[in-house]
Amino acid sequence: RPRIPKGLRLPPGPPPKPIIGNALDMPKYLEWETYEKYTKQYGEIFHLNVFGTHMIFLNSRRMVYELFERRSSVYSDRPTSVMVGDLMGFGWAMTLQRYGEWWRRHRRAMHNKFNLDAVDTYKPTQIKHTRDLLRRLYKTPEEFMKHIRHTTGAIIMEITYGITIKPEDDPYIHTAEVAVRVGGEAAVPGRFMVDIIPWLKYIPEWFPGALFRKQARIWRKYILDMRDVPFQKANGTAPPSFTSSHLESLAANKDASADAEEVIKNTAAVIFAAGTDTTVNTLKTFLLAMILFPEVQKKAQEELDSVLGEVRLPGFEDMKALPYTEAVYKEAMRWHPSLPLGLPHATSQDDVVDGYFIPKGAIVIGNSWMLLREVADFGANPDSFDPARFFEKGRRDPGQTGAFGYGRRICPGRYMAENSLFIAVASILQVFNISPAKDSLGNDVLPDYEWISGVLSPPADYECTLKPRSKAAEALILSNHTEI
Ligand code: HEM
Repeated sequence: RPRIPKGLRLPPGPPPKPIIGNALDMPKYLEWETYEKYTKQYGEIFHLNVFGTHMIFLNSRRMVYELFERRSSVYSDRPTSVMVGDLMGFGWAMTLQRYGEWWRRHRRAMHNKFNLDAVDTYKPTQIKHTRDLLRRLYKTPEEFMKHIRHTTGAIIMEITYGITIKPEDDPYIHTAEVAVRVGGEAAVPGRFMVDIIPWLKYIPEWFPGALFRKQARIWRKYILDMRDVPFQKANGTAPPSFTSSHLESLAANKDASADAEEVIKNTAAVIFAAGTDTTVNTLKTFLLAMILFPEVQKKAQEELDSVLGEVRLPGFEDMKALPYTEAVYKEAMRWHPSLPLGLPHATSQDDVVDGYFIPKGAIVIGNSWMLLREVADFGANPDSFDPARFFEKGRRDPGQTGAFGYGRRICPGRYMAENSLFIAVASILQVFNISPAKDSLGNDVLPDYEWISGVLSPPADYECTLKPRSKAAEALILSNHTEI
């Protein structure tokens, strides 16, 4: 039970708060589950005071709707991060930008090329790389995660910069992956004192205890290179892309502001930063679910066979005829969302909700994991991976219930992301049987799976067996000859 320190109150305003705890009440592992326990105890909104920072948790669809959607002009800021933003140089990333005109310009650049209609342009690229994925999975199935990661990165780099990446040790990907990894690690709340005591950023690097300054300098290079190096390439001879198309419009616009190119450069780089791990993790969750719930796999394959026969691989035009297969990827997003607590929002002014005072600068978090397990919205047995739940009346779409976040900050890459998920899930299921790894005697070894804790929560690594479903499936995999 969280401790409730006596006498601790939020700053002035209408009094009481439901629960008040502090940093010691912040769980380190599977945070969303502990916050669910707090919710049972304290209700749909509660509050922790973490070294003077107010963290507000929203735990019902009513609450996230009321604050993130209806009062979105107040609840769309981001918490500031001295270490990741200022010192490490990740301030260029839209995900971290404060709510305001600068952020809005990035958001517009993104929306322009990633809205529901615009993402159709990317479908041929998604198809091409997904078919290449099938061949890679056929050749070295045990390296399935490496292949999924490569394909996801290849799609993004081609769409964004017109760049073809190498399957092994691509220098751009290496830089970008290091940048994203260290950014994620450094963003864990409480990891660096400088985020709690901001003036520490002024102490020099040689000062005893200022190791974080040196660390930030080393990491900063990766974070800036990730943004700058591929942009220079796309700016030159690479084929048409998000970047080249924006730059062309810019060249034709005589009234463009001096920093317009920077907006394009920043937005291009955030596509990899925000779009890769999220998609890879959802596919990792999907494959795990296929091992654990073989009856779901069978049902999807029956649907795929009835629509495609064994004569062709799926395309986007088949999506309508494949409702169960579509429901499989949606269920992967619901069963364990890639970001169980989304990304934190922050308030840009004081507010009062249900009589509770929420100060300006408070960090506000929606517990998406809980929302996606709500029986009224998704049906019974939330632990069970059951795509059929979406065919019952009154069921919601996970993408509009927290899996992609909330309000004005909702994931701007969601339409393209859903297309990537659909085509990967449909293509893999059509030609492969996914089963547990085998021991030396050939017996199935079910993965003893667990979820990684943190902002991003993929399943921990596991092994699986991928085998072509038939001779015809093998032929389909190999029918696609273009080497990428
Ligand atoms: C399955 C894949 C994906 C998932 C689950 C996902 C999820 C999310 C979530 C939860 C947020 C936080 C929203 C909020 O603050 O309320 C977000 C933000 C964002 N996502 Fe995605 N995302 C995915 C793929 C992508 C892709 C492919 C792109 C790029 C094409 C992308 C670009 C972004 C950006 C730029 C933001 C920051 C938005 C802002 O701060 O205004 N995401 N995403």
